[in-house]
Amino acid sequence: MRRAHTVEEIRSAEAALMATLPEGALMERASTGLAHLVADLLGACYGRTVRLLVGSGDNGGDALYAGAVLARRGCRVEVRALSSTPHPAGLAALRAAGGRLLGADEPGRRPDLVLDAVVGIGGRPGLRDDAAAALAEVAGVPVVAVDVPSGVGVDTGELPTAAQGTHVTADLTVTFGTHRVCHLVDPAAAACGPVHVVPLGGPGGDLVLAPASVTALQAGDVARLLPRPVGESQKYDRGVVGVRAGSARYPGAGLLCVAGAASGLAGMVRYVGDAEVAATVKAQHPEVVGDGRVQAWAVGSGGDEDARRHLAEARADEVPLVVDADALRHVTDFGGPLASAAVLTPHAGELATMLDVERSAVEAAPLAHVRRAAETFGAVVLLKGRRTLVADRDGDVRAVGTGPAWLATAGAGDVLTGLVGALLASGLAPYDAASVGAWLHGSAARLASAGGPLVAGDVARAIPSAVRALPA
Ligand SMILES: NC(=O)C1=CN([C@@H]2O[C@H](COP(=O)(O)OP(=O)(O)OC[C@H]3O[C@@H](n4cnc5c(N)ncnc54)[C@H](OP(=O)(O)O)[C@@H]3O)[C@@H](O)[C@H]2O)[C@@H](O)CC1
Ligand SMILES: [K+]
Repeated sequence: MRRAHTVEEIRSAEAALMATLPEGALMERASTGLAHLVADLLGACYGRTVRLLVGSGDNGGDALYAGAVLARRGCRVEVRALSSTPHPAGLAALRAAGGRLLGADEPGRRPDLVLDAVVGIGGRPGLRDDAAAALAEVAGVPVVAVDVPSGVGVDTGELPTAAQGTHVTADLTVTFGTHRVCHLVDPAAAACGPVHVVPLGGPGGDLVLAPASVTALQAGDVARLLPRPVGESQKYDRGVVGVRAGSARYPGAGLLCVAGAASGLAGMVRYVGDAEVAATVKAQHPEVVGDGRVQAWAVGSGGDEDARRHLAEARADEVPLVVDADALRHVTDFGGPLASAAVLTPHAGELATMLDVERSAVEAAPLAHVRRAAETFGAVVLLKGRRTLVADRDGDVRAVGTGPAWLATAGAGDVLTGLVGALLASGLAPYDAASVGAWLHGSAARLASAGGPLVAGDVARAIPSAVRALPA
């Protein structure tokens, strides 16, 4: 599991570890790890120029000490200081190693790499004008963000507003000890590039962190959570998933929801809905049967005007539900909770309607909105996006970024709904079913895409391969 902690949690864990170590030991570990990664990126240090953008805090200190290591290895290291008092000990170390501070009007040499150390976890959103200008000077040069891209909301995963200013967009982010929320949550995560964590633990102790409320499943977690049949399993033990989706107007959505449900992760699939859709389901999926007892329902994809009735009928069975598309408009129609266990799967526009806010507000602050929705509707909410977020009712959130950009294709969400329904039927709790489903859906899409375009049916067909590719 990848874990992301808040600034407060990180500061408290760092303070506890720092109390057991000699002064400066943590910054030394952080900056040495940073310097080694930068040296690897540069390939060779001799003849290379690195520009440090350095603010007033310890984030700047990390870059100055790392700059000293790089200068000793032969790099030309130049500093654009954005404070009159950059970390004094770090600056002294850099100078002693041969690095130098640029004068205010001195352009410096065009660098091969920029280290963004304007602000780290002590930063407020947005860059001040001097920092924005220092960044503009080196436009086009690869940027390594120290800890976080300066200017992003570290705990919110949000970008600064226009009034707050701009932010750094990094090619790589090097952080320390644990992930920050902005590393896992869009839109800020998109500004981080790949994130590398330098361990802070070592002789003298480890960083002891609180349980994280924002996490990201890894392949090993999915393998551990996924229910697998054992020798004596019967099809009914493995769970029966029912699909109430599709309509005369949107037959394809019903078919794709069935395709996701019929990927083999539950023991049986039932379809209930429009007669013509049912006939096509029968032709395409001869293993799918009609109405009867189920352990979970997948409802709403392409349901059109039938969605409310489908949701009412599914709800009456008092089994876990996954609710999508047209049925999302009706989740509060019945008074009281929707089901003992429910997963709602909106995209940003649908979530905006459910919460009565603008779509742009959801896109700017997906973490805040998905948490609010989970609390408001008393359900697990899966907000689809480039990086899908799954929120539990208690505020825990799992981010899922396994899908390729090609996954933004019609019908992919219908497949996901069926897949989550199958996982609910197989016995997973809603938070696990939604996040494991989103992870497998993204992984299946990556396999199906192999770098090229794909359609939703390809994703459903690749789900078994995604399961086979999990570690044993
Ligand atoms: N502690 C440890 O053990 C370890 C810490 N480590 C490192 O320390 C970093 C945290 O350092 P930090 O606490 O000094 O805060 P940091 O982010 O450098 O700057 C805060 C200062 O910047 C300013 N400022 C704020 N917003 C601004 C803005 N938008 N634009 C411009 N300026 C702005 C503000 O000052 P002000 O302008 O208000 O006077 C504020 O005081 C952390 O990210 C990691 O890299 C690692 O070495 C591992 C061990
Ligand atoms: K930074």
